[in-house]
Amino acid sequence: MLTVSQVTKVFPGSKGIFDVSFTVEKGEVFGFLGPNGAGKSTTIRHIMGFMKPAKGYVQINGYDTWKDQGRFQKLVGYLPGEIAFMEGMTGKSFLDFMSSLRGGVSQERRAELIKRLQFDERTPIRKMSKGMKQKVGIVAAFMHEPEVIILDEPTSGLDPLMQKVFIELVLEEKAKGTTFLMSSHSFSEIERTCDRAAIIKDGKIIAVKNIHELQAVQRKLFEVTFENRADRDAFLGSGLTIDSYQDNQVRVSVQGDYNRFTQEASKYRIRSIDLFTQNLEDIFMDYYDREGRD
Ligand SMILES: Nc1ncnc2c1ncn2[C@@H]1O[C@H](COP(=O)(O)OP(=O)(O)OP(=O)(O)O)[C@@H](O)[C@H]1O
Repeated sequence: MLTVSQVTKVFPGSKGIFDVSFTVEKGEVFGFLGPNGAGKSTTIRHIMGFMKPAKGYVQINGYDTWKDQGRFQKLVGYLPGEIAFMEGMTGKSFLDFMSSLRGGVSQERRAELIKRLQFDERTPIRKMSKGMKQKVGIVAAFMHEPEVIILDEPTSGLDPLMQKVFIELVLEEKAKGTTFLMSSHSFSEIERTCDRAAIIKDGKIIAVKNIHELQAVQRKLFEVTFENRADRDAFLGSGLTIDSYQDNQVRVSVQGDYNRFTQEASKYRIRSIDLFTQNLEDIFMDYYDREGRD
């Protein structure tokens, strides 16, 4: 459905994207992860045909997105990282404008999306908060029921309740066979929706992974507080990977094998357990290390 092949764009200062290649199958939700400045938006602009690649190409449903501009737009819904709204528009006039570009959309679908995302489309866009503008952009990307939806950091600015509504929308569309590509800084957002994810750093794809494989390498840090020092000492000798300890508290690093941790922990009297999840940056670094070793 979507093929990105060796796309390269070099900006001054040796920044840019280099030989970016991946494919997204029909009905797949594909995550595009990377830190600030990694090249996510640049790749997405090439996918949308807004930038001419110095090398390589992008195809959506067989159309070359640079050469066949205009011919694939109806197939695609797009949420840019930052939406440029025209002066003086309300949410309604923007969505009317976007509907006309799409050749008309179902008014019921549009109204349903606005209701679920909970905003007043009559509000002038210049008076809207970042989150409200983001909601208008999401409606514009979804309302014409496109086959492919491309979203550049879709949940930035959305509160947790609206993030949940957004994830539900994605999963519903996925069930209907819609193909998604979405960029994010947030591993947790990607893991709730995506089948596979590419990780980009310094303009290069460093890994394309099944999301379950990423979850398996994601380390969890369990902070266990024991009732007494003797239990703590016995637990320290259990052979688990101890990150640190202090007083009656031990931090254990667990990667994948939760059974072993729970079996060991169940032998002692525990006052409390807190959980810290390894952040995305650390997972990236793990990948670097692993790829280096392989
Ligand atoms: N038009 C441009 N001219 C020059 N440099 C650019 C241009 N667009 C992007 N860059 C540079 O290319 C690199 C990749 O930028 P890009 O916006 O694609 O990153 P990103 O992964 O989307 O980051 P963020 O998460 O911060 O949005 C950055 O170093 C950026 O400064």
